[in-house]
Amino acid sequence: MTILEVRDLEVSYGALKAVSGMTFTCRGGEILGIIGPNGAGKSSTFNAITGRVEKKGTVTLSGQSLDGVPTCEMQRFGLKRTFQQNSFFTELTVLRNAEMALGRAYCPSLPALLRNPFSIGRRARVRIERARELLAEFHIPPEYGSLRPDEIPYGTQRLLSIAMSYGTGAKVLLADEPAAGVGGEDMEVLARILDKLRGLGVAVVLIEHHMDLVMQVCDRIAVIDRGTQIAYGTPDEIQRDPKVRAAYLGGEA
Ligand SMILES: Nc1ncnc2c1ncn2[C@@H]1O[C@H](COP(=O)(O)OP(=O)(O)OP(=O)(O)O)[C@@H](O)[C@H]1O
Repeated sequence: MTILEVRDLEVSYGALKAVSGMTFTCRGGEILGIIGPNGAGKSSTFNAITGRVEKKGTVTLSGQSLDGVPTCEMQRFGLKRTFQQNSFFTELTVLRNAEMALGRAYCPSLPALLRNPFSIGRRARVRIERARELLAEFHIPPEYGSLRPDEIPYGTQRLLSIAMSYGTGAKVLLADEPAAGVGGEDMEVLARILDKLRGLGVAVVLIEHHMDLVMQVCDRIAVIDRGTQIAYGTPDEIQRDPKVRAAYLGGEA
């Protein structure tokens, strides 16, 4: 079932048209790749979907328009996003960061607290347990839980970044270059995590420059060049498309 639908998306910065005519869908349990050369308009597409920049065109989530929904409210609709730069609570441990990612899900409401003040300790224990599970689900070793994010390897920081965005779950996850700076074994772990999210029915939209990862995990791919969508299809179709080859390698389409 289609969860995210983007139609005729357009983004301008003054006179510069950064994105024009982007149209794609992403179903639950599907990974859609968005690829294109530097400056092609990929992040602007994410920024437009999440309302961080003004746009023309329509974005719907499970058939419901996201027009007018403030960026900070998108999470409530199940739309989550990771960024190119890691963004953590740098003074908190990895485990506390994971707890923060759970938001209010395991915090007692005021009336519940007044009814039973002793429940606060139990709920805190449940929250810590869930935070530990979240780290484990994203292959973050338990021994990193007591360290600060900048004390763990960079590849694991990228996994933590996805775990924190995912938090209590997502309908749509927009992943902006999760593999940037990641290599070796961490890349395989990342591929497994993306696969797992697909298995959980999440609609994953992946911006990525690592073509091996894109071709390995994506079900379909949209290619954008100088703001315009030039191809849309399966990894096989995209690799054979002369317009895509020209955009990446130069020369005639
Ligand atoms: N806030 C902004 N103000 C003005 N121009 C911008 C702004 N953000 C992006 N641009 C321009 O819009 C175009 C698309 O940029 P965008 O960051 O969306 O591309 P990208 O495909 O994500 O690039 P990269 O792969 O390098 O991250 C570029 O020409 C960029 O310089």
